[in-house]
Amino acid sequence: MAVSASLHSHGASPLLSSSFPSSRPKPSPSSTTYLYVLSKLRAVRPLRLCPSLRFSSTAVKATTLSAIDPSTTSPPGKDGKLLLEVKDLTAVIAETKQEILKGVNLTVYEGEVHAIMGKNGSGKSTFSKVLVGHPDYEVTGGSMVFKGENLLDMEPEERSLAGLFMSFQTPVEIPGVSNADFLNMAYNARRRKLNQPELGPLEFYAYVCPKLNDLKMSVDFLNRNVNEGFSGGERKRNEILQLAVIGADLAILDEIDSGLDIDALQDVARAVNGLLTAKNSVLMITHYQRLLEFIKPTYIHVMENGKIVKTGDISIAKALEKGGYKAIAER
Ligand SMILES: Nc1ncnc2c1ncn2[C@@H]1O[C@H](COP(=O)(O)OP(=O)(O)OP(=O)(O)O)[C@@H](O)[C@H]1O
Repeated sequence: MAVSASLHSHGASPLLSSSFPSSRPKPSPSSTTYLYVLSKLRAVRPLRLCPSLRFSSTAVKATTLSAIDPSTTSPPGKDGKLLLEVKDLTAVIAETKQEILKGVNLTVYEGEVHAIMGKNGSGKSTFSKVLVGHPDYEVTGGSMVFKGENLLDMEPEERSLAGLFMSFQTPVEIPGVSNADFLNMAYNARRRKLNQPELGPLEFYAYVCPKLNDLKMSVDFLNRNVNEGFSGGERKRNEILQLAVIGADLAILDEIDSGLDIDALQDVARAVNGLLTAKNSVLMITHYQRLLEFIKPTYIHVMENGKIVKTGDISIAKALEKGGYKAIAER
């Protein structure tokens, strides 16, 4: 699709552009290509009624990404292939050169769910942002290999097209771009990467509607601009909708439980669990055991001062809930 190709060539990843609020260079609004892209995007007229399109969803299913379509894959399993290997990773804030990550080691295999916990300011979000290539940080040492490829050699959009997805703690708005168009564009970018035919707006609606229903989101969310005027909880659901639509081999979820009421937490957790297969993995950051009751982790890691200092099972979260980080230090 010419629209996303143009946007892509200007460095705005359709998969990540909603996520980098600050310093990542975006196309200037005065750039003719950007204006062209926006005009194309606005020309795609949104449809309003999901249910009337359900009849065609079977036909579309055959063209969805088999690698990430939960209906074609099995539940999480053990002994999967190596997905992510991080060794002695150090990183600084690009502007100030202050070191935040001080030697992170983490290995994730297919089919695993990893949770990272840790005190405020210990470096959890920084670690996840460094993984996806956020421009606020510079890697100063160590390595990050994802599916056999060196992440340091890849631009943020290449990382996302390779199957790395990140849901940010505070998802940003994209004024003037509807959720439907954004999702359609991002999904088609991934399909192109996998040499699969793109979906037109009608087919895409049939594909996305069941996912909206799973997340108990109204179809109106498709017609609204990305995150514009969304409540905190709606933004979180919207992030998971993006994940459900685009799919990922490794989904990094930064505090998806924050700001969610208990029903919303269950809806989001159910949706994430529904996406888990033996071939993909989740790395989630959370402060609370309650999320881990819904999305069962294979491992829990504790981060302290820019390093993972402890790894274990759910008992770590239970000990934390009971006695705080002091209890963990004493174990
Ligand atoms: N872009 C930045 N500019 C300045 N300081 C930063 C930046 N990014 C991270 N930091 C600092 O790095 C430290 C680690 O921040 P980070 O957000 O990674 O912590 P965290 O473990 O995710 O915390 P929380 O649990 O509160 O979300 C903090 O002291 C934070 O202020």
